[in-house]
Amino acid sequence: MTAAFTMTGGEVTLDGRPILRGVDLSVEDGEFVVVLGANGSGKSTLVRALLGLVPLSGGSVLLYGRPPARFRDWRRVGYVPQRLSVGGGVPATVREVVSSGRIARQSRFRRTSAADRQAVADALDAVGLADRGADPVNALSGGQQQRVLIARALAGEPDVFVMDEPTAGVDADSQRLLAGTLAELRERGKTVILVAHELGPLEPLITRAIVLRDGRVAHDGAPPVSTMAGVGAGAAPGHEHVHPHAHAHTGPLSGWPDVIGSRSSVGEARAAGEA
Ligand SMILES: Nc1ncnc2c1ncn2[C@@H]1O[C@H](COP(=O)(O)OP(=O)(O)OP(=O)(O)O)[C@@H](O)[C@H]1O
Repeated sequence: MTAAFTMTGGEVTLDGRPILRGVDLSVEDGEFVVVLGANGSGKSTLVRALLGLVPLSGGSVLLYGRPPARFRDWRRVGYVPQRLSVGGGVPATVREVVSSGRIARQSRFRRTSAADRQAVADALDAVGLADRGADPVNALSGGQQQRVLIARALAGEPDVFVMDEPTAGVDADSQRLLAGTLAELRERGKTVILVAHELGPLEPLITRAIVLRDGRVAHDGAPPVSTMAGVGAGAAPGHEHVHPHAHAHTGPLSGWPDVIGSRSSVGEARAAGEA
């Protein structure tokens, strides 16, 4: 089986500063991965690099076995960026932005079909914006705009979702709605990589956590201990390991120092049947 993403020795340098350093990771189809870490640790840069949106200064990245520049099947990928950037003064409506998620599925010769319209309607429904389709996106709040971006990705019906802080600024009800939608996607075998600070209702869905620290992978494996109770040990991947350069985590998530700071905690907890 081809991995959805493989990064080998990934290095990103921006303005002469190393932002990602020696990142090795592979994400298989069907995984639900959260990328954690303090502000500025490189989370957005990592997911953008996985999509070829940020060039590597070293190492390589493969998207379904191909370098992003040679990848053609973009309909398989849905990306939710951190922020909505609508070009200067273009009065795009919510429905137009969400419909743009279908573009990779449309050929030059095929007009918008009933299936396109249905996918857009379902996506708007899934994020609780069914009644806002005709509104200009820039009339929406930040959290609502975030939900528009999520709907745009959903509308494309991709195989893999890459979401950069999809819950940032999104209220509790909408987070629960999103969690329900993502749970369905997980059931259907979709792959999800999401950047988050607060997991909230998404926590039980996570099968693997990657923690960045200063652009390096400090932890890759089991999600936080509290999560493991939620998903059961069977859902946790068996390949967790703590990198030698890992230190006590000082990021925003509670419950992590034990997992990050020592090799023993996750493994022992699992061995002792606590997970
Ligand atoms: N275009 C850019 N040019 C120069 N430096 C950049 C650029 N984009 C990001 N950086 C720097 O790279 C580092 C990592 O940024 P990144 O956005 O990947 O972090 P993050 O972990 O996603 O942070 P946050 O939690 O605040 O979203 C930061 O120090 C940032 O200043």
